[in-house]
Amino acid sequence: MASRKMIVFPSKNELSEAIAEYTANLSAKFCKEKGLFTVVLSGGDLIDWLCKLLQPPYLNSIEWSKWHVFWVDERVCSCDDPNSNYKLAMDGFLSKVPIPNKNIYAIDKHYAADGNAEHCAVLYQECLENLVKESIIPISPKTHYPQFDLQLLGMGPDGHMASLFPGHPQINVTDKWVTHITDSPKPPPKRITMTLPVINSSSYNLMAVCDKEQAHAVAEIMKHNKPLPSAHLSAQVENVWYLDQAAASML
Ligand SMILES: O=C(O)[C@H](O)[C@@H](O)[C@H](O)[C@H](O)COP(=O)(O)O
Repeated sequence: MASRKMIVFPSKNELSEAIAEYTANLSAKFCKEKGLFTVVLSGGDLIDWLCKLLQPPYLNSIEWSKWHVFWVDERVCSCDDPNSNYKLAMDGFLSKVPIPNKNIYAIDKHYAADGNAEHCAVLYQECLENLVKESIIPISPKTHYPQFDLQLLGMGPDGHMASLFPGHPQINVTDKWVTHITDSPKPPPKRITMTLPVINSSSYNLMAVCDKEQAHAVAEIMKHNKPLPSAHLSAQVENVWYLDQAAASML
């Protein structure tokens, strides 16, 4: 398991540029090595920060047709609801790059619109299982869970990542790849989320944290080893945290 690396950027703009460069480099590496790149998105501010990829030199150099896009967590609502992480990513980023639609793996739209979180989680896991059979996603020989190439994560002020919240049982789930929550402390309450062993089986995990609201949780994790959900983040190759100055202000 990779130990945690941390880089503090002077501003969100520089952090955003660094995320774009990191993502583009890994895209080039994995497209060359495997002919495809599996990238897992979260919700929140991340999509804004990814927008540098819509500009030169990335826009025309990335092999978008080889991308396969997933969500580490998703809110269980209609896909055109402003709460939807899929909608957020589609509107702000994915609709602007030529990734084939079939390579964008959203949660089941019908069950999501019905608010059936449990079934959405089951179906998302089935989707991942099918992609394992099709050799799009490998199983990690070390952990025996699916191994994505890169996950781009964010952390909430309470230290949550994905939809793994402090004091909620989802953080301990190991017998599933995808689980659900119906009482999320961050609205909306119904969500699905990849489980911790899947998150930590990823080759590269990039946690991006900005703003002073997150500074306390950053300090609890980095200085006091408090076991908040995000403190459990690891990766097979690299576990890197990108912070802006505000998020790092209590370190
Ligand atoms: O669906 C969600 O709510 C997200 O996936 C969530 O896990 C998010 O990544 C963090 O809460 C950080 O959000 P911000 O980047 O907006 O602070």
